[in-house]
Amino acid sequence: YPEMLRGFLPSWFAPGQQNGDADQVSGKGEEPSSPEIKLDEPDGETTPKAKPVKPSDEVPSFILSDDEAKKDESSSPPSPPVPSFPAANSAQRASAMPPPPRPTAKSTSGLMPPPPRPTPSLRPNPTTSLRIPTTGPLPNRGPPPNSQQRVSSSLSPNTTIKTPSTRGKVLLSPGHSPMDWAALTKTGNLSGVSTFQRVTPSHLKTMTGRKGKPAWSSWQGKVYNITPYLPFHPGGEAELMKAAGRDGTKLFMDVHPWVNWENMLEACLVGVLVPEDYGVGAGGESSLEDMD
Ligand code: HEM
Repeated sequence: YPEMLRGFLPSWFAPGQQNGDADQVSGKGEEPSSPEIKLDEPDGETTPKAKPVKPSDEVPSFILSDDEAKKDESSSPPSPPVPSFPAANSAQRASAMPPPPRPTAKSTSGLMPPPPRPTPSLRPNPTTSLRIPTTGPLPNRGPPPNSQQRVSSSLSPNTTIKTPSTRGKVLLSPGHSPMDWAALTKTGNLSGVSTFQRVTPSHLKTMTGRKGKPAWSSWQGKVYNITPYLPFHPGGEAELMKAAGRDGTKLFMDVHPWVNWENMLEACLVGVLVPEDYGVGAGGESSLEDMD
């Protein structure tokens, strides 16, 4: 302090003790108001950095806390009295010992409690993923006995039960699977006629599957007897009956153009579709053999 200020300071005030700690810790004397530097070297160097003797003696102060001790070591120049790393009272050195109770108490009191353990009810139920549920309706069982569907249902046991399939498939009665149909078609002629027929549109219209007549349907100029296939049709008899007595090409193609009609109903081929006036002079509708 300048001389003029010294008079204002109390008599017990020693200039070297006021900022002594700060200067000693930094060791660089960056504080411009350090009284020690100015008093000790009034005419000397302008840079007080060349006074490391006293600070270096007092740097290894072991009364500092852990963090302060580390900071102190890193900032001070290497000197023999610097304690070895880690400090004797540092947490790293103490890590070899059993953990002190203080951090444990802190962690339990300051942090959120751990999430509750998952209860058995929260576990994914294997029956809901891939397995067929052991309860509830199975595809072949229909609705449960006390279900509203069963109560309100007026279907008789012999009626085809429609499933809520988005594709409109129905449950086929036993013995009417696609495999059963394939086996049946190999047994022989399912057309219901002994010879190939020339079928006029008016004749086709009468073959509706009602009033004791078989159901015929035409596909790309050929006429098929679809009656034997009705219980085998995955889309249901009612759907297939829409094509009875008429050309079923459009209906068929709208639903499943990938299905091979010709292959599946080959054994049901009745004949070919002919114009209405075909063979009028020869006596109208007749079998192909009659035309020869
Ligand atoms: C007469 C020749 C027909 C044959 C051979 C036939 C055959 C089939 C076959 C094999 C399936 C199962 C398809 C699959 O699993 O992918 C099926 C399903 C179905 N068929 Fe037909 N069908 C015929 C005519 C029709 C007609 C005329 C209709 C409609 C008027 C129709 C409506 C359906 C429906 C709604 C399904 C269930 C949905 C679907 O499988 O895409 N079928 N049919």
